[in-house]
Amino acid sequence: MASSILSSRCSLSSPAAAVARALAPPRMTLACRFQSSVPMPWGSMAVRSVASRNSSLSAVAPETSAKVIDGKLVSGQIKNEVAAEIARMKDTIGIVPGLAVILVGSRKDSQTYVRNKKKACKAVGINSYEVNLPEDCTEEEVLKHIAIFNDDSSVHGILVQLPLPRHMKEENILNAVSIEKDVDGFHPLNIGRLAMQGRDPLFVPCTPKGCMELLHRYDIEIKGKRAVVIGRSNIVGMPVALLLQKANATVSMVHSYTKNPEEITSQADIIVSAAGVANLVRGSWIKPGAVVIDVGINPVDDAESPRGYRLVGDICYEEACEVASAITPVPGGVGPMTIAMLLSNTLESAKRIHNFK
Ligand SMILES: Nc1nc(=O)c2c([nH]1)NC[C@@H]1CN(c3ccc(C(=O)N[C@@H](CCC(=O)O)C(=O)O)cc3)C=[N+]21
Repeated sequence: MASSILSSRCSLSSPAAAVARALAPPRMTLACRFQSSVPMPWGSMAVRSVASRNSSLSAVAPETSAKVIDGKLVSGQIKNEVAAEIARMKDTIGIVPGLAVILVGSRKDSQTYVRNKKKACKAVGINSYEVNLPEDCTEEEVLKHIAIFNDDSSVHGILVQLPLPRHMKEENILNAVSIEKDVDGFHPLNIGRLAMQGRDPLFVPCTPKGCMELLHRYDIEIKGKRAVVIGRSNIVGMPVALLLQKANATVSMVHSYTKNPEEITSQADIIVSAAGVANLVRGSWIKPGAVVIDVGINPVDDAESPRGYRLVGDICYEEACEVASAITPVPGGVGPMTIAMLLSNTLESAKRIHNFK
């Protein structure tokens, strides 16, 4: 009975989940249900998120449940730290950091992200500037606004919300942002430095930095561990792999052409998934005791939710909870960290520009 609840929770999502299901071996659900004696470094602190649903099983196999890595909580702590530094800078040198956001077009999700970023800026004392351009505006128009912000000394960070309309060349736009103000860390010079030994970028991209910050703040060792990154995008997969490697993990990347991704993923001590496929990673893909960071934010239809949809990650959360030692939820995991890192990068930029220690 309980196992049907479990598997149906992870199947509810999208056509993509059906693909993931097809990839997963049929015994998977049962196998992960009866996973026993998973090492639990956090012992009794572990949040027993599946305990109530599965209590009837405890006589059969010892209960295991991953610790929830609370991105919402950690992002709140970081915001407090950033706010305190901003207040100190303002009191000492009279400078208030400024973040400029350029939004092109009217995608609902992008508008929501930009609204949330503005709200977060306000909460920590960053001045925010926003430019909204129509979907059909020219690349030159966007470049003009970037140039204005590059020259504006009250702006310490510039973010061009992605994705851009298809008629624009993302590369041209990202190249135009001054690397000193590239708080997204998407300028090729910043990415290039991230990829090189002994060089440091001025900014590390926010989502990858947020993943690393969660690992650090939860005392998860990275050095010498096997890490698997699922997805190889410029904004998450690739930079997070570089950061893990910089932190001395042995990193593999799994992508759409990888043969038998489950076999590779199930060897990892740390899994970071940024594939954008709901419930792609099933319990059987996860080594017992692994740490799982879920970067996916996939909307799936849900008539019971006020918005008509809800967000799920790339990881089949209920299954993963029974195998992993720690896991980030969606929502409330990496998402809030992305915004916290953007605020932190903007503060860092203002400090660097004004040589404030
Ligand atoms: N130039 C640029 N920089 C970005 O950093 C950037 C971007 N473009 N384009 C889109 C992606 C996506 N992204 C997110 C930020 C916050 C949440 C977030 O806070 N999510 C909440 C849930 C939000 C909700 O419920 O709608 C959570 O996971 O708990 C998610 C995703 C930044 N991005």
